[in-house]
Amino acid sequence: MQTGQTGPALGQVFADIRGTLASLMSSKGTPEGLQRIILSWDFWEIEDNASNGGGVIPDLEALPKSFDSAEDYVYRFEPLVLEECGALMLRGNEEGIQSEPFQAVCASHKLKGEFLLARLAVPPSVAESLRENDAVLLSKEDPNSEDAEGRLHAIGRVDSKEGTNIIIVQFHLTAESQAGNPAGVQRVRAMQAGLQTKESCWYLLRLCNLTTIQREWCALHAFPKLPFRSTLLSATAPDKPQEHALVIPEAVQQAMAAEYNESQMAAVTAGLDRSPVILIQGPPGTGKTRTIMGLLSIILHAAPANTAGLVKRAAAQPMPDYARGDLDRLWRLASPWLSGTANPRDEVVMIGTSHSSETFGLLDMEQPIRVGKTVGPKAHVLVCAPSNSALDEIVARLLQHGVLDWRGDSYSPSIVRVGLSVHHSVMSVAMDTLINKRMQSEKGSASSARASREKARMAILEEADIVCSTLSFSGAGLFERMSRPFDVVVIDEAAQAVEPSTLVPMVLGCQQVFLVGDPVQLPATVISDRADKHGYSTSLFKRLQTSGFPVQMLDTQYRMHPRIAHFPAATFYAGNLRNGEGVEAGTSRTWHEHPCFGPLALFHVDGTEAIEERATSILNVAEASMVLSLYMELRARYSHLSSSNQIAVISPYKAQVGLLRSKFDEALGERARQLVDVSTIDGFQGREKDIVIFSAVRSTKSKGGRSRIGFVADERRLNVGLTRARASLLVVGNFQALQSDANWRALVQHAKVTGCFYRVVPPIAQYLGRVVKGELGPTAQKAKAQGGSAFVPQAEPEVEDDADLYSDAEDMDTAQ
Ligand SMILES: Nc1ncnc2c1ncn2[C@@H]1O[C@H](COP(=O)(O)OP(=O)(O)OP(=O)(O)O)[C@@H](O)[C@H]1O
Repeated sequence: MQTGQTGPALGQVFADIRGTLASLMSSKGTPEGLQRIILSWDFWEIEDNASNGGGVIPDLEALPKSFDSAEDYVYRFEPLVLEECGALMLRGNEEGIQSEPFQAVCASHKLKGEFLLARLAVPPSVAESLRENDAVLLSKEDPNSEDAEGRLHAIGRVDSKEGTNIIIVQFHLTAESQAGNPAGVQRVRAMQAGLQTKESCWYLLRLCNLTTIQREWCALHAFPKLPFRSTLLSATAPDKPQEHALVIPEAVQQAMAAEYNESQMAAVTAGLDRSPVILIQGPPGTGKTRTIMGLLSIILHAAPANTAGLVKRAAAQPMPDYARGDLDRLWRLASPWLSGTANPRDEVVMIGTSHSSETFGLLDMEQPIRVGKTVGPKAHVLVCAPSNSALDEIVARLLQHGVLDWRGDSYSPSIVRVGLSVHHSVMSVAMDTLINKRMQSEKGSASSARASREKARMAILEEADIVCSTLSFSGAGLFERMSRPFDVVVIDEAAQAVEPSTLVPMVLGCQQVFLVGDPVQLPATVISDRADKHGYSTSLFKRLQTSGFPVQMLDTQYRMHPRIAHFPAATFYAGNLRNGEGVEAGTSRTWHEHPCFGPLALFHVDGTEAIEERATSILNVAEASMVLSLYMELRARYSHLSSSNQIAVISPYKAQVGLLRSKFDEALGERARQLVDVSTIDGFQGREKDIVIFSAVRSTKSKGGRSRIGFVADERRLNVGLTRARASLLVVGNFQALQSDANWRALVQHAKVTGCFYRVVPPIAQYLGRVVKGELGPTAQKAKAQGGSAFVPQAEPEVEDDADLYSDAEDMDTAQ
C-alpha cells in the first residue's frame, strides 16, 4: 500500500461521493430522480416479492395524521408513492390488461448522462400504441415464458418516438444503481452489453404509464416550498388574520342569499378571512357543484373589507396615467390572493370601470379595478378534479349558468379547459379550440405556426379567469412555464384523490386552496394493497378532517326522496343531513302506490354467490334474475318507463355487472344499453337516476363472528350505493349473509320498521306480480295479522328485537 497517496486519494473519493450525493439529492424531486429509482428495479424480483406478500419497499411505515417537518412529510410519502408505482407496473402483468409482448430490435444506442437511450425498431402498430413515459419491460426471453424470470431484462421508459416504427427507450444500467446487490450489478452490465450488441433482438412488454406518478413525485418534492405547508403539516387551522379579511359586494351577497341555503353560504364565504385551506364537505345531493359556482363568483369578485376607508385615501392621491402594459403589474398589486397576509391592495385601492386612465379616477366606490376583458382585478383560479368527467361537469355548469359579477348578475367568465378527453359538450372552451380561434384572428403572423400556437397557448392560460384541469394534467409542463401563477385552487372530489395527487395543482404558487369532497364516499383507488394498508388512500381532506380541522358541511340534500335519505343521513352523517324544501314532492312518483317499488324496498333473495370463470370477481344468478324481474314488472305497469333511461342497476362486483348486462341485452335487445345503465357502484359515484336497483351479490354467512361479505361491507361503498336514487331505491340481496355487517343489519331493521322488507319467494318472475296484487309482502302480512284487506293503509309495525333475522320467519313475508 502506498501510504503517501492514500490520504489525498481517499479525500478526493469522498469529495466526489459528496458531490454526487449532493447532485443526486438536489435532482431527486425531478422526473429524472424518479426514473433513476424505477429504472433500476428488477421486475421479476418485484413480482416475486409481491407474490410473497411483499412489495418494492421492504419496510413501509403507516402515514401519521401530522408531520414534524416538510422533510419528514416527503420522507414518509416517498416510499408509498414508489410502492404504488411498483403495484401499477405489476397490475397489468397480473390481470392481463396490457398488450402482449412484442419483438423489438435495438437499432442503436447512446449514453445520456447516467442513462442509456436505446433506439428500438418495433412494428408501426406497436409504436403507435406506446406513449411517452410508458414503462416497458425489455427482456431477452418472452416474458410470458417459464424461462423469462432471472434472464436478461430491464425496466425502461419510452422517452420519445422517431418516425413510424422507432421508439427511444431510456434505461438506467449503472452499477451504482444496484448498490449492494452483486446480482443486480451483473444483470445491468449484461443488459448494457446486450443493448450495445448490433441489431440485438428483444421482447418488449408495456407495463404502465408513469406520467401521473411522475407529476405526483415532483409535487411531493416541491411541498417544502408551499406557502401554507405548516397548516398541512400540523393539520390544524392557523389563526385567522381578520384585519386582512375580504368582503363581497352587497349585490352579490343578496343575489346569492336567494339561491343558496345557509350551509352553502357559509361554505362559499369561508375563504373570505383568507384562511389558506378550506374544507367543504358535500354529502350526496347537497349541491356541491352549485356551491363551487358560488365559490368562483366570490373568489373572482371579493374585495378587502376595508375598501371604503382606503378609497378615501386613494382619492386624495390622484392616480397616474397607466400604460396598458402596467396593468398586469397593477393587478398583481391589487390582487388580495397573491401575497399571503401582507396584502398590498390594503394599502392602495384602485377602482373604476375600464382600463383607461379614467379607470383610476375613482368613478365607482364599490367596484375595484380588474385587468382583463371584464372590469376589476380578478384572481387567477385553477379548478381541478381527479377525473375528466367530474371536471367537465363543472365546466358544463360554468358554461350553462356562468358566475355572478359584482352587480350580482350572471355573466360568462373566460374559461379554458386544458388536457385530454374533453367532453364534446364543453369543447367550445377546450384549449385547442381557443388556440385555433386566436390563430385565425391573428392570420399572417410572421412567426412559425408552432411558435405562435405555443404563444397563444400561454396567453390563453394566463388571461383566463378560470382554468380547468384534471389534477394530474395540472402537473404538465405548460403550467410550469406560466409567468402568472394561480392565486386560488379549487379541487372538486378532493376526497377521491391521494394526497400527493392533490399537491400537484397546489405547488403552482397558489395562496389558498378549497378542497371540496366527501370522505364518507369512496376514496381514491389505490392499486397497492400494502400502500393502501399504510394509509396511502387517505385523502388530504380526510387526514385534515380526522385531525379536527374545521369543515364546512353542506347539510341539505335535494336529490333523494326523504325515505331514501333517512337511513344514510342517520348512519353516515350522524343525522346532520336534512331534506331540502320540496324534495319530497319533487321525487314522489306514481309507482310509489305499490310500496315494493319504493321509495325504498329491500328484497331478500336466497341466492348463492359464485366466483366467475377468471376468478377475479363474484356474481349471483338468482339476484340477477330478481333485478330483471323488478325492471320488467315496473315497465309493464308504468308504460312510460319502457322508454325512459332513468333506471340504473348497480352492483359492487364487475362479474355481476357483466351478468346483468347480458341478461338485459337478452331481454331488451340492442336498446338495452340506452334504457338501463348497468354499472359498478364505484363507477356510479357522482351520478344519479330516478330508479336505482342495487344488487349486493354476497351470500356467505358470517363464521366465527367474522363477516364474510368483503368490500360490500365498506361503509363508503354502501353509502354511495344507497344514495344514487332520486325516487326509488330497490335493494336486492341475501340479507341473511349481509346482516353480519352492522350497517347492513341496521338497514334491514330500518326496512322492517318502515314496512318495506320483502322475502322473495320463488318463482321470482311471479313473485312481484303477487306482491303488487297484495297477495304477498309486508302489506299482506300486516293485513292478514289484522284481519283486514291487503290494501288498507296500515300503521308501521313495531320494532322487534330479533337476534337472528332469519330464524324468525314471521318477521319476513310469510304469506305464501
Ligand atoms: N340551495 C338550493 N336550493 C334548491 N335546490 C338546490 C340548492 N342547492 C342545490 N340544489 C339542487 O340540488 C341538486 C344537486 O345540486 P348540484 O347539481 O349542484 O349538486 P352536485 O354537486 O351535482 O351533486 P352532489 O352533491 O351529489 O355532488 C340540483 O338539482 C340543484 O338544483
